[in-house]
Amino acid sequence: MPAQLLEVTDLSAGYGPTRVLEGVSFSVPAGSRLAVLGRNGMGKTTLLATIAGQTKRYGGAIRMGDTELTNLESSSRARSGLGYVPQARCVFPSLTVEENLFVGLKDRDRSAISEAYEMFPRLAERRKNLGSQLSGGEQQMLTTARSILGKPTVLLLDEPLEGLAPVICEELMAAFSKLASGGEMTVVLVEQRIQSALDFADRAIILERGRVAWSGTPAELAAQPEVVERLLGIGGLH
Ligand SMILES: Nc1ncnc2c1ncn2[C@@H]1O[C@H](COP(=O)(O)OP(=O)(O)OP(=O)(O)O)[C@@H](O)[C@H]1O
Repeated sequence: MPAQLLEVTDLSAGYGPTRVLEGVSFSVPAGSRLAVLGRNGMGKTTLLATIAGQTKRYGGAIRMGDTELTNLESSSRARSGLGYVPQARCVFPSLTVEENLFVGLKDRDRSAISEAYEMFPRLAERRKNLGSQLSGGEQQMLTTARSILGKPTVLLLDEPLEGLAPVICEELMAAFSKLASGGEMTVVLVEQRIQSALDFADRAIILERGRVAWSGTPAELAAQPEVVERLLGIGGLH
């Protein structure tokens, strides 16, 4: 399946009575990469969780290609081709790396596991290790690889670099870029490491208190240091 367009229209959502997102609209063309930026607590995780169907939606619509996701359960969204790698790394600690990967295969043949090892050779080296024996970076690779084995056409990544050493971040970002460059996947990346996210993305949106406060290309953002300072709280980009 080729990558699909992701379109979010006037989305409002939150948790129980707490509204977090208000009137969020953006679209990510098929095969492109969007960075979602913003200071802590501005609604980035809530946005991805809402697209994945895991929060309370008050209004608005979410469409992936020709599929209207808005009223689907999260499991149906996943079956429709939506991959979601949440912030918490979900590794089964008592299963080996390979067994963890089997979980991601859905109805694909076991030989497809080689795709995960190709993308993350480190996982091949650790294939017999238990999930509990992996480093943070290896856990992130495993969680991501498991999601990718399901062949998502739209992939949501929530802070994959959190807590990882710079060298592992580079390795992961290179793997994400490789994945996205094949044109088989549309990627939405939430990341606090702003420069890494902008190096990866074609476009970015910045959330402020649950609304889209800015959108544009990484080059446009780099040319607006006052926006960077006001919405991201850093002195500038390089
Ligand atoms: N389960 C929840 N129940 C109620 N409120 C929540 C819940 N999760 C998050 N919130 C609130 O929603 C708001 C947005 O949080 P969210 O995690 O989406 O922000 P974020 O931009 O991803 O932040 P960070 O960069 O710190 O991860 C915050 O005010 C947070 O306190």
